[in-house]
Amino acid sequence: MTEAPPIDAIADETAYAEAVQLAADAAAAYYGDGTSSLDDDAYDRLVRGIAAYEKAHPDHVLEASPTGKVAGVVGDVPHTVPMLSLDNVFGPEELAGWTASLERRLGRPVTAWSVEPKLDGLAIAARYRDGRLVQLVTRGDGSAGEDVSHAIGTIVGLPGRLADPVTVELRGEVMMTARQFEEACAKRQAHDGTTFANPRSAAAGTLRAQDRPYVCELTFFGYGALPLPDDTSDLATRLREWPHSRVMDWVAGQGVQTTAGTAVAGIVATSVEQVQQRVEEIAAARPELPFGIDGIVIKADDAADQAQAGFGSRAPRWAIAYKLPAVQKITKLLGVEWNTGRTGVIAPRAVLEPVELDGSVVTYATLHNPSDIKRRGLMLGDSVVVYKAGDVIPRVESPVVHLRTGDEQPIVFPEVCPTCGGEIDASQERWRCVRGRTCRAIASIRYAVGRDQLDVEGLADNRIQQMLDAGLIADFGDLFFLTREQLLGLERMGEVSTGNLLTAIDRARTRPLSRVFCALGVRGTGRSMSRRIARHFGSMEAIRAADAEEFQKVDGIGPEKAPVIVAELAELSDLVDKLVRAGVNMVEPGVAAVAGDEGGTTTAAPGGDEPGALPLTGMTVVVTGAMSGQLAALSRNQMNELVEQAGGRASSSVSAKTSLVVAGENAGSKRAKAESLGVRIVSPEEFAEMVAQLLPGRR
Ligand SMILES: NC(=O)c1ccc[n+]([C@@H]2O[C@H](COP(=O)([O-])OP(=O)(O)OC[C@H]3O[C@@H](n4cnc5c(N)ncnc54)[C@H](O)[C@@H]3O)[C@@H](O)[C@H]2O)c1
Ligand SMILES: [Zn+2]
Repeated sequence: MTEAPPIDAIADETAYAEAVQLAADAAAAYYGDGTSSLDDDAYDRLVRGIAAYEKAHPDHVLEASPTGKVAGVVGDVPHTVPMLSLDNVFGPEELAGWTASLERRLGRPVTAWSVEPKLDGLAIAARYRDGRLVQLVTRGDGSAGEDVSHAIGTIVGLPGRLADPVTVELRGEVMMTARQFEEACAKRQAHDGTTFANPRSAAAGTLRAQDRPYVCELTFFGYGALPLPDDTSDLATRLREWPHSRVMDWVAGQGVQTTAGTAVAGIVATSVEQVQQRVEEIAAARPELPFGIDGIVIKADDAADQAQAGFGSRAPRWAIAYKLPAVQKITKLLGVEWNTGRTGVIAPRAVLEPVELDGSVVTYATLHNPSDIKRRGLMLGDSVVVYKAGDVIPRVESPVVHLRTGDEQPIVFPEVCPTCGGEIDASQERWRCVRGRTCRAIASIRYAVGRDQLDVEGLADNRIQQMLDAGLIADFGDLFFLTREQLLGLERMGEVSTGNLLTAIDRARTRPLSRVFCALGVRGTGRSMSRRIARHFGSMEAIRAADAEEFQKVDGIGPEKAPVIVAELAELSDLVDKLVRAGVNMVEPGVAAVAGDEGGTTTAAPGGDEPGALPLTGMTVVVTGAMSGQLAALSRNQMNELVEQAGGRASSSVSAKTSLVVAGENAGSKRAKAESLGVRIVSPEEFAEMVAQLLPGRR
């Protein structure tokens, strides 16, 4: 699932000292008010680099090094039992290696593992005396933490009184849920115009803040309970002897929140396979959770196993954190684009400095709406925290205010509709073009009937407008249901032009799937992408049945684009239904539809040849200049369609990867470039011969 992570290599002693200083500063900020200049991924790379250097140069190790100890802000409240960190594994093999080594250490198999989410907040000790919450202490450096009792009463899930009048220390994570984070950001925004970078740092800052004029709510999830060291009561004995899972049941029974009620509740697994399975379930549930997790914690459940394994200086030996890939990174907000959606909503989209996140490169992220931008206090040029997990559409969480340089610029909000230039209705959170659906309708109908899509001849812009105004159409699907009488009823519409238009519309019903799909105007799918999609799936039915994962099998569609396409197609489902009812062609000629989950398309050439027998298989072809001979009548788009039907890939620019250039009259610079690169050049006539088997069917 995850791989062993990369490190920042350190060259010499000076670089090592600098790295240690940087890590110390970042950790101080991280555990202090939560405002580190590094994201977790960058910090972890740095620490791994430090560890690697120390291994090679044990005599250089500095006192301030973050390795081998619990990092945190030292406090003056000693812990009865050290509050440690956790060691990490990064995948199934490392996990299996760790469980095996623990069993070797114990000299017996571990028969029960508890598997819980690793909550992404800060550790806290909550001390109860006779059932009353009396003190809250942070982890600090593990042996002493800070008193943050002032936060008592603001933490959901951590009651002031337990069900029983017991004296006990609960340990768990303090964090903010997504809702609490939004509220905290809004409060801070109203107060000083800034926001928090992410829920974890918001929780850290909030827990330690004493003199804020506003109060932010926090959430607690318990993951442990310990009696005082000298407590010999029945309960103390039981807490020491019970398996971890039983302790957690007791904690929940005292009215304290645990993960038990969530989608990622802790379980007890009896084999490493079961552990791994639960790890994967928790990882899969992560994007939908209302709170952040950054891994899975696996613990030997049995108290005797724990006691025998004991503790290292930094972490217990009976527990491990299975880390999940980072879903948050810091990058730059380069720009904001505004687009009017199908329903007239004007939506902003962030343009980012590309950043790798959860396995894909993110360049765009949603910004929801204008008031959201204001609420988050975003500026152009800001360092921003970007969130993306799985198929979730990436989103900008917040600016990292303390990284501002002063060069940031305000984000410019549009004054008119970016699509039609019309007025904007800004009375609600989501801005709309006053034309609503018709704003996009004109633009999208114009696009759909264009020469490279449905190619409805003689349907000029003013006609589209006229039909929209008359209420005859609302989208291009309605064109196929127009009657002679309706058209004749329009101004300046005579018998002849009506007949011509109806014929042209009728012809549009027979376009290949690639053009019908292109006509839908799904964002990010232009002509060549539409052809690839049509060739991959073969039918509209298969396209509509596909999920984001299936779309990623199409060349050029990555994990960022795929979910957007799926979401837009769902939005377009009424329109597609209408096209089906209208008898519009929904298959790609010469392509068999993708069958179920088997994936893979069968590209049958006319005549039933094997897929590999297509004349241009594996070739990248650029067409340039004027076509002649048999190809004279073909537009550039039709030429590209031909290239792809012949198994090739159409491209518009010549590079070393180009296999063939079809150069007609006046070919110019592309021909010259092909010559200089030694790319094979053919005339339109020679090309016609190469693809002769595909030509008779065309006109
Ligand atoms: N961005 C930065 O500048 C910066 C600086 C320092 C540390 N960090 C991040 O913090 C991490 C290291 O921090 P750490 O030493 O606090 O350790 P950790 O967060 O990796 O793991 C230990 C902690 O996990 C928590 N935890 C969550 N769920 C738990 C459960 N079910 N059972 C037990 N414990 C649970 C506890 O708070 C415990 O202290 C690094 O991986 C790094 O990403 C970032
Ligand atoms: Zn508009």
